Amino acid sequence: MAMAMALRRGAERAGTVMRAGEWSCGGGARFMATAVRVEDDGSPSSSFSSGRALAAFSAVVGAGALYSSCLQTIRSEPAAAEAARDMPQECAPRTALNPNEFVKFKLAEVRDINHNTKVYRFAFNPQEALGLHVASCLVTKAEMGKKKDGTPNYIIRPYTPISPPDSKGYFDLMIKIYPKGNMTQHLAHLKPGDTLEVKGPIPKLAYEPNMKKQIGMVAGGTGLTPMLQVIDAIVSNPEDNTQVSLVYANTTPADILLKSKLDSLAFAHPNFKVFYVVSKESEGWKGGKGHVTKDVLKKGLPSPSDDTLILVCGPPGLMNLISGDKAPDKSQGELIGMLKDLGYTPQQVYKF
Ligand SMILES: Cc1cc2nc3c(=O)[nH]c(=O)nc-3n(C[C@H](O)[C@H](O)[C@H](O)COP(=O)(O)OP(=O)(O)OC[C@H]3O[C@@H](n4cnc5c(N)ncnc54)[C@H](O)[C@@H]3O)c2cc1C
Repeated sequence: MAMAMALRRGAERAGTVMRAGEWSCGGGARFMATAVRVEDDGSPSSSFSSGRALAAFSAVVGAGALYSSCLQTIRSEPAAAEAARDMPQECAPRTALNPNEFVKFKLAEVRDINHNTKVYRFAFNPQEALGLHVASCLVTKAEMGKKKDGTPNYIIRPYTPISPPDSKGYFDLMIKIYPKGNMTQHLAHLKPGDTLEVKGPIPKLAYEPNMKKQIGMVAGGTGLTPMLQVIDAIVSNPEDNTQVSLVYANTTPADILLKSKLDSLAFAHPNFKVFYVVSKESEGWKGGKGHVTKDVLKKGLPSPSDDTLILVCGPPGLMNLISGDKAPDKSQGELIGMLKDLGYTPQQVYKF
């Protein structure tokens, strides 16, 4: 239903020239790439021409085809169902996730998103719901060698699903692989059919439709994942009138994750805007350049107000600059940095 509305809106706009926001839909030529092929081809275009290119392309192939090819990260539910059929009964609880104990999920599929990031699709009984509320993450566990006393040494890391919270039979994690990362190297070597122990959900922001008139977001790299949960919840609900704007910071255009999905959402939903900033631009890049500054935030975020909430997620360097990181006990910690300087109050900022 929500998808149908988005498709209709996309189709309605397909024959028109898109309104060009200052950075909205900050354009790369990868605009037309599917979400699973987001490598930079070195010839990005302006936001304005990206909008026109999409309109023209939509007119040719039909907005539905375009939307579905851009929006979906992985669309092979049969693969998930097939993997789920092989799962032992103890891996298929009534809701797939269990907040109290780790459950083994079978890896159904892995797709490359860019040069260092993959989407991992895990399967569960297609009759079951995942049991996730927006916005939540889950924790993963893997054995990493043995302790001196011979007992297993476990590593535990949180990740944020990017699949719809009500998707039956599968969930997707988008994960950046670090060459020396303990968990991510473990994940990098997983093959379809292998299992991963997962516990959750771990509730973060309890999102309610229309809880705020405006939601601003500042994300760096894989800090996009919790933002996607909230963005998807808003744009898939026709009753939700929240205005959302995302300032998305990355090192290079090639590092931007799911750009074609973000651009498609911004195209189809006037209440969602995305502003890209890269610290190392490639030739022809027409989006934001340099680091996130107060000027960038002033342009990309709603002004401080009781009707406004700003969500922040990213690597510690970004968090420190924008809002201050969370406290060691994982509470919100003190609000410092640019958001404080710009007049936002602690109640108007949420750190994932
Ligand atoms: C609530 C929450 C949700 C998260 N959701 C996601 C998600 O959806 N997708 C995702 O990819 N990650 C997510 N993360 C980060 C994730 O939990 C891990 O920290 C990350 O995958 C690295 O784990 P690792 O064991 O591979 O690296 P570690 O073994 O912890 O680190 C080893 C080395 O890897 C490198 N490294 C690790 N993390 C970083 C970093 N952030 N920046 C630069 N270098 C680093 C460093 O060289 C480091 O010394 C989330 C974190 C939190 C707190």
